[in-house]
Amino acid sequence: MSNLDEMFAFQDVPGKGKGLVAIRKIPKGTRILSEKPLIALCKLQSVATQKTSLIKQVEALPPSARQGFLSRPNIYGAGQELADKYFGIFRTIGLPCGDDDDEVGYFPHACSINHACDNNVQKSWNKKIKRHTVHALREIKAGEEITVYYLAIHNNRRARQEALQRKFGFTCACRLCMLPAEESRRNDTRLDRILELDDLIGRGGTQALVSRPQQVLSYVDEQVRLYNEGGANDSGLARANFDAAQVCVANGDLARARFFCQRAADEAALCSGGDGTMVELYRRMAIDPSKHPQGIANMTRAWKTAIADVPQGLSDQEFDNWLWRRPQPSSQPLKTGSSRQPADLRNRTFFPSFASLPRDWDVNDLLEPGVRQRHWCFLGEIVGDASVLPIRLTVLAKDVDGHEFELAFYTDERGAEVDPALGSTAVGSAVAILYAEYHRFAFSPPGIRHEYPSRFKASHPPFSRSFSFQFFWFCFRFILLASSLVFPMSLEKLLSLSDLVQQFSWAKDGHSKTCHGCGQLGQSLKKCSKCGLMWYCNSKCQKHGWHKMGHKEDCKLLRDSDLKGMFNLRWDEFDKFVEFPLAEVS
Ligand SMILES: C[S@@+](CC[C@H](N)C(=O)[O-])C[C@H]1O[C@@H](n2cnc3c(N)ncnc32)[C@H](O)[C@@H]1O
Repeated sequence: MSNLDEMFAFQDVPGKGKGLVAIRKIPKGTRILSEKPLIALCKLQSVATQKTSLIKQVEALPPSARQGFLSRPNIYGAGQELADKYFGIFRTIGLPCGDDDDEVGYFPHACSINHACDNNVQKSWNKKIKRHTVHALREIKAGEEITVYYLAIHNNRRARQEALQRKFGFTCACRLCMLPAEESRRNDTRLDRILELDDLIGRGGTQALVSRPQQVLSYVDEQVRLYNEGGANDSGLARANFDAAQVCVANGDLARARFFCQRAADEAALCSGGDGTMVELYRRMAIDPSKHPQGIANMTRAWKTAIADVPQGLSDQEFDNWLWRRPQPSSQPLKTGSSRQPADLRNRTFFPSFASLPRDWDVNDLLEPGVRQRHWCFLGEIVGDASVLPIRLTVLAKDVDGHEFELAFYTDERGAEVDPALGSTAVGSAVAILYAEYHRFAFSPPGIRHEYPSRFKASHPPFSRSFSFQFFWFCFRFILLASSLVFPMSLEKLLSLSDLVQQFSWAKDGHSKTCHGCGQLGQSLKKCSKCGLMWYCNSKCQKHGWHKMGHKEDCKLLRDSDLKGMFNLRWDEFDKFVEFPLAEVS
């Protein structure tokens, strides 16, 4: 059997029963199918009523269509009754449909498409034309099987396999499920992070769009990049772009919102066609983003732009950096001397969250010549008590996204080099771990298995033990770690200091710095002689900065030579491993 315009044939597919196979090249975006249900049942009715209706509808089918339906798989067992047999088939292959997704239908072609985790088509119920449509997500070659994704979420391999077995009774052997172990794990990491980002983006609802818009936008940016790394166009891209549009529109940035709505519409049209259910909404909003259906437009004017405020003459990369409000791209050459851009501790490439840490099983990839050579450092905060003895120091830490995990010290002294009181007295203090790796512990959830004392920097907890104990640790640490382990501040404070340094400590145009006191640009400012990071027009501005802008407290924290070392390190140039204490490059 082949369809009217000969795009595919219904034929045997080894190991899967029957399926659809392309009989010619199908370009990306092609509507492969647009099908009405031959049978439809209402999910809201009782099972008995549905079975009665099903028998009637099957018996009313023309003989060839009835035969087609009866030859379909039934993973629910044959059953004694005719109604059970029909119902088993229907439940195995039926697809959701109806105006309120309250019906299930039998579509002879759409119900013949087998599953693959790297599917090449997307199916969707089109409420407007009341048909099931199927669109090519990428170019499909002649002879290639047409495949769809059966599950709701793009999960990691183990979760997919388990769900497909439980719900559909088969073990998937698609290209993605058969990747070599290392590659498969890398792909799982990507998928896990996409799911985690979903959660982070949704956390806080509408309020988060205005209280931490930059953070939400950077989550969506990361998610879109991860989707694109996966290759074929993912249906999640439309929603992600619309999420980005909502962050912008809520903060009055109509120029960016328009582009994100356009991208969302294009992505949705690829998956569901130009008449797809969401496409119309996205297109309407691309014309006037302020007409958001939930009335969230302009909740703040913090990012206010008019719809036409779009920079001209940018390369694609520069345009994307503008669109996503990315910090200065790390690939830009750093300037020398006092004009050099300090590292931004919010940059997730060099300061990743826990979930984005390199896995300890493939971490070497990052250091292979010519691959992705760079330094990286985990920044987190101690949130829970240490379980000091008898085995090793273990603390509960959280990352920049608030994700909590165990940080276990597998150093020679099992954490004694750092401080056995770290967990109990340092709750709320920031930690920095150079080259931290994500580790799967055998008997507890994933965490960081820390091995090198000199790659760890934590808050110096106040001594709380007996004098002899204090003295012992003082000497011990003094001898072993000349690098005093001091970040006596929360992670949030550490990141806010980084923001300050980004704003005030360097000349973005190579000449003018911003006065920390009055906010004016100037070319002959004087630096704070204590921390050397804030600059002032004159002593009046300096006094203002000191007393009114919080520099009195911040200055003490900014004097930390390791912190300065972190601002100054060229994180994108890996030559050799660096250690605490970091060299303070000026
Ligand atoms: C909607 S039907 C697809 C068409 C079906 N193969 C047929 O012969 O009519 C779903 C059933 O097809 C089979 N199937 C689909 N994808 C598969 C895959 N990737 N591997 C093995 N079996 C698959 C399973 O039996 C599943 O319950």
